[in-house]
Amino acid sequence: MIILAPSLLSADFAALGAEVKEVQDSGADWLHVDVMDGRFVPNITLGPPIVDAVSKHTSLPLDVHLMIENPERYIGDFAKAGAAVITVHAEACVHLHRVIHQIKELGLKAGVAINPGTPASAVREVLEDVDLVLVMTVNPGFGGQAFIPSTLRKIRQIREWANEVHPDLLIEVDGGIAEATAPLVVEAGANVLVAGNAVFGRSDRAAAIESIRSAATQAKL
Ligand SMILES: O=C(CO)[C@@H](O)[C@H](O)COP(=O)(O)O
Ligand SMILES: [Fe+2]
Repeated sequence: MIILAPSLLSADFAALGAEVKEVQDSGADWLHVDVMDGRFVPNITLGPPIVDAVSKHTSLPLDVHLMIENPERYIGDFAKAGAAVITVHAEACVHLHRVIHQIKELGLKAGVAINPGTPASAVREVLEDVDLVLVMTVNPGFGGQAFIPSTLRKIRQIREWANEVHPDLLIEVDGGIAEATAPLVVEAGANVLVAGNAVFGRSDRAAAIESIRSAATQAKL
């Protein structure tokens, strides 16, 4: 099964409630929320109060992608704000294993993300601990960037390892996912697809979601 998670980064922040409702009604499975601190990545977005506000407008799981340094400081706040999944970057955690278990102890799904320049081996030792690995398919910080094809190799490698130690591991991809790239990442082993520009950049969100989903699903057949 493919999980489709529109990224709110490309939504109209001044009309977030309506944007959330529209993608929910259009068939989204999760909502992806990008948190940036202006240090780990060169952009600043939003914090727990916005996640809390969004959670009151949706029944969809909130998939919180923390692009922040020392994420352990804020995990409790994002959990309280209504996150269902919290993903931290391997590059941002000195004690990655501890942070993952901090998330799981709060009853949430725990994810670990890696940048395009980080090898798959950075997540190898925590594959049994996490619920999800997020392979960044662009350099994090901004929406609307072009998909980096070399990341496909990494998705394949992680799926191969997961088949041995954690067969139901979710592999999420984020950045430049659209109708053309969805089949490539699904063939490589991804099953959670984040899409910002490809959903919010089109006026017909239902058609956008449907075209990504059908491209992704056909790849599986
Ligand atoms: O985490 C990020 C960017 O750092 C993403 O979640 C983007 O929001 C994806 O946007 P598109 O590439 O799909 O437009
Ligand atoms: Fe993201």
